Amino acid sequence: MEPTEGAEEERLVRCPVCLRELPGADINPHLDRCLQAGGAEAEPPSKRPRLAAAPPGSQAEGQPEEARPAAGPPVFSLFHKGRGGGQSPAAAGGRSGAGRDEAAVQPGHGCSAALCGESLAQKLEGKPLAERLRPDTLGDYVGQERVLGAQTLLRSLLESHEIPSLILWGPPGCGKTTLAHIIANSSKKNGTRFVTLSATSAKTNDVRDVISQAQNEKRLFKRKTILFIDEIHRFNKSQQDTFLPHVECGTVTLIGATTENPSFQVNAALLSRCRVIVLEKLSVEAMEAILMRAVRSLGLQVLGQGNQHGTPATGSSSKSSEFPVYIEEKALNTLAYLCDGDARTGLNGLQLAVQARVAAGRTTPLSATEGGAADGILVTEEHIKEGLQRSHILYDRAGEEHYNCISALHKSMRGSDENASLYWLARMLEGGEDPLYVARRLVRFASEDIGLADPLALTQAVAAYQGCHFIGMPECEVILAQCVVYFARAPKSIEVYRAYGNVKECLRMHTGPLPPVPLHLRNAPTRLMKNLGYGKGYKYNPMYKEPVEQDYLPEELKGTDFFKERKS
Ligand SMILES: Nc1ncnc2c1ncn2[C@@H]1O[C@H](COP(=O)(O)OP(=O)(O)OP(=O)(O)O)[C@@H](O)[C@H]1O
Repeated sequence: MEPTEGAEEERLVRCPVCLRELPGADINPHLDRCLQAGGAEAEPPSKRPRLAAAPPGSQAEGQPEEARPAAGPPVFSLFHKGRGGGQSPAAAGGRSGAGRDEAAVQPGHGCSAALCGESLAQKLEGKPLAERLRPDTLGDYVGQERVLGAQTLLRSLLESHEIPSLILWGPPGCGKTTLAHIIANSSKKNGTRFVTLSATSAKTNDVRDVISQAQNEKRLFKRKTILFIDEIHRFNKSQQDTFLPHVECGTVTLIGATTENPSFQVNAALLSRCRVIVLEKLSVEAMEAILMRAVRSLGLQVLGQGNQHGTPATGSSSKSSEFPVYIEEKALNTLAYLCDGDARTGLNGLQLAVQARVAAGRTTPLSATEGGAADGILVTEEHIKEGLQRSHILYDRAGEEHYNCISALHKSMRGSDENASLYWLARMLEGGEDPLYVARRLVRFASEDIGLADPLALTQAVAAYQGCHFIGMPECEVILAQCVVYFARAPKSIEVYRAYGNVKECLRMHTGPLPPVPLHLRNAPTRLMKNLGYGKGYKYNPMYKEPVEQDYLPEELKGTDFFKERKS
């Protein structure tokens, strides 16, 4: 018997995209919505927004109800714009590819802040500036010419929407997530889905869900899926293995971002199926261009060296701002230099400095504020430096400050000063230091300074390293803090470290051929070796009840005590 129309509508049907079961009557509209949502509608994860409080939802990991599988994995998509329903740059009359220095700025999500006529205070609140200014198109993507310049293979692949599986490797804030965001925007044009997983929070099941959706999309709608995995090095081997065959057979195109050397952190098999793109830290010039774009979007006016206060060098003032806000050109140059190629640090530093000056201008009569004048607010180089220091980001990860701080941490632990140890640790981590670098130094400290006074210290350090590797910043900071305090409080012994140094010294000072291994200590696996006297006279200690008299050092070093020797 034919089912009645009503019965057909009541029957539960499984959505091939999100795998939810719905009444037959609802499936078609649901499927449309599900496909439009591309599995989700959130934005790329905002990274370490240490300066401005991230607004609710900026760390968007949810999915719209429609597209969420029952388990609710932390999956989100770059396929759709932010929740504000902002226009794409193209729709808003966006820039040409060459227009990196144009005055009209389109923040990454929605219309240009300047064009929207927001006040400066509004522009500074909420989402961190770095997130608002995340470029949507290659035209706004600054620097990285070596891999993305005209004529490069990657550029032509991206322009022809031929996206290969990629691993984007580069230091923090150099534009890995941004490049993925741009690829997401461009792949939207040819109907490709773009799904993001964060390796810090996604589980193996989440990967499986994404793969199963991708298989359905491919089978039913011939639709491709690009899977972006941020911080891919945090996925363990079995998680990486989960998507390996699917990358291989083309169910998903993988884009992984990592700050760690992929040769060590990404499965060799997976790596061999991906193109590794090495992004460099942004040059000072590139940083200046990014900062200038931010200055324009905020409607600040730049004061050149020779300018009088009140004569803008570039930029257009924010129409609805209460006071014109000026920034010294020198301040921008200094910021571009100090942020060490990390655009997020630079943009957040600018945001904080301007925010602080505007707040001071609101509460204090302008003529009385330092750097303020009757006709506006001035942001100077000093304010920028203050801003960087206040947010603990004045820290040159590659330069002297990096070595100074790690040395201060090492010495504080050695001196058993737990407060100083914690302080130097926090200075580094808040400055953006790689937690694994600190963890590696702790492993070294465990043996060099604590040694056999507390052999558990080494276990603690290795566990801390692994813990940091598993969960990353910011959650891993407390792991390092625990380890650092343990080490500061631990008894210290350099006995082994010193003795080993003495042995190395002895080897270095030796002249002539090194003494042979005594025959009785040699292994004798063959008859010939036995005949040559190998192993002859060796006393196997477990066979003796009493202490065994036997020499283990070469003849000429007989009686040497490296533990008593002192290095000169
Ligand atoms: N090449 C670039 N051109 C323009 N803006 C950039 C560029 N790189 C980074 N930015 C800006 O810096 C912000 C942070 O960059 P992004 O999130 O891409 O860094 P990342 O390399 O993924 O860093 P991390 O490893 O810390 O996640 C972006 O939101 C964007 O505003």
